[in-house]
Amino acid sequence: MSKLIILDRDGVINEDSDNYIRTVDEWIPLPGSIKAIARLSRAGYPIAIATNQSGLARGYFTEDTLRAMHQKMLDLIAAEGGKIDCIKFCPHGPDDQCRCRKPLPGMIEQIEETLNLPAESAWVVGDSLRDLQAGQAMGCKVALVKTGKGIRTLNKGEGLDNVPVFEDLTAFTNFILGEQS
Ligand SMILES: O=P(O)(O)OC[C@@H](O)[C@H]1O[C@@H](OP(=O)(O)O)[C@@H](O)[C@@H](O)[C@@H]1O
Ligand SMILES: [Mg+2]
Ligand SMILES: [Zn+2]
Repeated sequence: MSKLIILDRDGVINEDSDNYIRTVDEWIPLPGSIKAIARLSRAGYPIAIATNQSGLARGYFTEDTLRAMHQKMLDLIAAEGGKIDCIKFCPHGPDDQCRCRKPLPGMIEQIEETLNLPAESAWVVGDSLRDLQAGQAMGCKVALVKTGKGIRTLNKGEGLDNVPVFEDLTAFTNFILGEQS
């Protein structure tokens, strides 16, 4: 039974924007998300992130800026005693025909290889259908959060049969750790 937890980034960990998250200042953690990740990490769950970052291909920001956003995230999580074990991002655009852009499972395959952990039966948490589809393609358990684009995804209503829905990452963490908030 894999304890691996794979998180989408924008809309699950940090605020999302239809205008993309383009700067370190625009990377703002969602309420409770940093503490939730630290709780899971301290409880022994390996944490990975799989994030589509087509803003790179679109020229909205550079890889240096993306790395600076992730360093901000890692520092915040470390300050709460937690860690992220692996971050994978898809730098491509929708027309690049890559294997890593969700809903394709390429980033999850990369995470398996990097962490030497099976993705099957791992949890994938996302705010968009494509996050869940990538996980389902790899035999993962999937959960939708209502933050970010989650309500939009919920209202579309497709592809969500038997998918548990949580208010946010804190609620998902409480479920995983069997605790009440
Ligand atoms: O939720 P994750 O995977 O962490 O990241 C999503 C972001 O890369 C961006 O993905 C874009 O989708 P397109 O790449 O333009 O289809 C849009 O949805 C943006 O609003 C969003 O910020
Ligand atoms: Mg997202
Ligand atoms: Zn890609």
